[in-house]
Amino acid sequence: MRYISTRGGIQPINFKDAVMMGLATDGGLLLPESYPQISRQELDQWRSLSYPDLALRIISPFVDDIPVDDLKGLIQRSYATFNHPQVTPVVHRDGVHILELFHGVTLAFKDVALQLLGNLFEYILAERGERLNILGATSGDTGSAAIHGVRGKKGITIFILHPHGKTSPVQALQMITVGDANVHNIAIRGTFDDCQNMVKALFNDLQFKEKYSLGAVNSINWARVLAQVVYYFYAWLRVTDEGDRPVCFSVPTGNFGDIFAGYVAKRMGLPMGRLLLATNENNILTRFVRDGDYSLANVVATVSPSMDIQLASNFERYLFHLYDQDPGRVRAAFAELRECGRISFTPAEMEQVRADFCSATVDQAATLETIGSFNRETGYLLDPHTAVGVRAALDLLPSDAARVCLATAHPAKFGEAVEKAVGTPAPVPGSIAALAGMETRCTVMDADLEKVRQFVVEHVA
Ligand SMILES: Cc1ncc(COP(=O)(O)O)c(C=O)c1O
Ligand SMILES: N[C@@H](CCOP(=O)(O)O)C(=O)O
Repeated sequence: MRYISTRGGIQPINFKDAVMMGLATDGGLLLPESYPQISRQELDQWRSLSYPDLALRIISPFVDDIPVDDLKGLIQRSYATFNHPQVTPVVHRDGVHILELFHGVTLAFKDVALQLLGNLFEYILAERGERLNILGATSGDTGSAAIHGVRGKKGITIFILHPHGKTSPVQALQMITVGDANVHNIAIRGTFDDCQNMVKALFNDLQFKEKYSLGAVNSINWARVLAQVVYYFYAWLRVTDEGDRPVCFSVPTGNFGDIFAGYVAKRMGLPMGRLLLATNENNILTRFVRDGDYSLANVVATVSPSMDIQLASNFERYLFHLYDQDPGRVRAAFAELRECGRISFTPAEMEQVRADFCSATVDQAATLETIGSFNRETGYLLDPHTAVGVRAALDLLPSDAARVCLATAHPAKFGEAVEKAVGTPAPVPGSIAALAGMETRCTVMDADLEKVRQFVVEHVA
């Protein structure tokens, strides 16, 4: 399998080079030239596979340049860190299936991909005798999962930018209490979009990227999306165990990485209905799906802070497919966005979009109400991001389908919102309780690209 850029400016490359390149050198995002097709018969044969074995089946057709035994070892090591034997179990409550993606070290779905990406980086760097300086932006969860995926790993230094004071306290502590010398946290006085724009600007400075061997942990990196494809298959196999029925996924969405992984699963042949794209008040993507209005607005702070995002990075990958893989049209769309703050779509394009997705915005009051009512009715505690997806699923998805809601974080990461919703604090897992009183390390700075660049230069190993 080879990888190409959504902007059309690179020669096809192999998987390991795609992992190391992160953002394509022409400013686009990398995608495989084609998607392997999984037949219904194969799916049925996969029912009894463990999560790591299923992951190997799904990931290996995308990877030509790592021997399969090595890939198997990397996958097994990555999922051995999870605290649930099924890695991503599915539980059934009140007419919805909750796909629990929060059993990894930092209690969010990001661990599923970032444990593997950390191990892939280590493997490739050892093979090549190289070093890597990771630069990432986070609204709260990617940062801690990435830090925990690479902390203490040889040859890797990591710089994570987060919006100062805009993550939950637990999310911040999970990042800034990590004392390893290879970890640097930068709190930016600004939004997640400011952080992501600066990270992309530094990647787009190709001389700088090459001189300092920069690598990406955000879903800019194709390996992130690929690892996330696996749990759509895993969940589908669980909810169809007792017979065939339509399956729909509801995905709380910010940077469009998780839902794009679902879109890839569908393109690979996984039978599913339209993907439900659920947003909080930062709803540019809902406006797009419902009204064809893709226009930038200001970021609003909400009780689901990890989704407080305007410019969703992976949307570009979807656009590439929507435009029949024409990189010229992707470039033109982003030129329009730069010049006019919006992208316009034809009626035929919007018809395709609405065949792929349905969408709903769930505001903060409805999010808190859903956490409260779901808890009263089922005893299950949702985190605010998951609640956005559950509310949207209950409102929009057909009740005769298996409605699978991606549970993207553990409720204890967002204790304040959960307590407000249910009246009592969420039970706190030991790993979170242990953060209290730990020493912290973080540099606060303005959203100033040159200051961030200088910090990186001064701290690269
Ligand atoms: C807990 C949580 N839920 C949902 C999302 C949205 O996922 P994505 O950015 O892949 O759309 C995020 C952030 O990525 C998150 O951290
Ligand atoms: N919500 C994310 C934002 C970054 O998304 P990514 O999937 O591109 O890494 C976060 O938690 O940081």
